[in-house]
Amino acid sequence: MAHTVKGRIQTVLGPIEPQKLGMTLTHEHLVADFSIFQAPPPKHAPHMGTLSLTMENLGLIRQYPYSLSANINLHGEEEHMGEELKFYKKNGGCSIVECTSLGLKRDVGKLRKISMESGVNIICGTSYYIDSTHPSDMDTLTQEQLVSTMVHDITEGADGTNVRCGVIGEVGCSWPLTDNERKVLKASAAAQIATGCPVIIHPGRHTDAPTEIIRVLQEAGGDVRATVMSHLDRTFFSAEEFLEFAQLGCFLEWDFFGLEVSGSPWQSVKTDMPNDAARINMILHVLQEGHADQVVISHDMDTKHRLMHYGGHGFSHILLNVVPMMLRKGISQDDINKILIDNPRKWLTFN
Ligand SMILES: CC(=O)NCCS(=O)(=O)O
Repeated sequence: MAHTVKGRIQTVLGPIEPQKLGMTLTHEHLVADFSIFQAPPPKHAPHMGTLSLTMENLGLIRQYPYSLSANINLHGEEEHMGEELKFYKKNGGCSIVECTSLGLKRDVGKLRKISMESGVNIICGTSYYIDSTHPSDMDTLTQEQLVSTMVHDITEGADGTNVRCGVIGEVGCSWPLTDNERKVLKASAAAQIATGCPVIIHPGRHTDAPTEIIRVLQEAGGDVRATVMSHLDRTFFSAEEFLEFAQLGCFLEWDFFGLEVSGSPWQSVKTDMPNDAARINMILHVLQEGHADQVVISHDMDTKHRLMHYGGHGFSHILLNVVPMMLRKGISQDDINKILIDNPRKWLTFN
């Protein structure tokens, strides 16, 4: 069947005109299981793995969010997610890109229900997350079979439903890139060519990872200008790295807003993590160097403790707290509109 979404944006409730997208968070999770990030407890709290998400435990959980298994599985939080999205819409939010790809227990049926009940547009993702979450037969799956799965998710529907995916991603990459992740990247580029669907990448945790990934996508015929590179707040640490990468032409994403911790909570070797002020300072520099058309931002919500119900910053944090800080730091409203509205719209519109 000819794919009829060209020039439009594909949400879980069907295609919409780009002008209807509005303010958009480009990298979030609503229904996903991140048990693969389970981390050992700190020596001073050996039994924290069985704690409850209560106020007296919140300080410990904020420091070690992946040491509490109940915190890293979002399944079962649909009611609280619905409340979050209604609040997000009340504050001017319109759309969310839900980047849960294969390997993270995606459930597009639940996403459709949350979208219907909240009135927020949700765009869901296909392709595969990092190697450690790949299906057991990934070694034997051909690139053509992977393309077929992705194209089916986009043109017919995912998980046996008629809910169609509107992004390819997040496409998971480790460092170094594994052979199967390279195969998935090439298949993602082929699926993008076949459908005109935008792509979003999760790069490995190394400053050289984003450029290598863009090269693999380009060599496979991928459209770099319809591609978002996620997690740059934990991947690049100097203005020079951001500006050199921006020359490649893809979208640059700072997507850990609201995560105000000193060290990366995911890495055994702790790399420093910027706070929101540092993220904005770097974005301001990138804007001043002429890349306002390439910046997108988000929270990458992946644990319960960041939800308002559990004392977290919630999905409205960027709209309520980050935007005023951006304005105070000298970012214009026009550039904020580009970051939250124009750039997501351009990225998500099928070619
Ligand atoms: C949910 C997710 O992908 N978090 C990113 C953690 S990492 O350090 O970028 O792998």
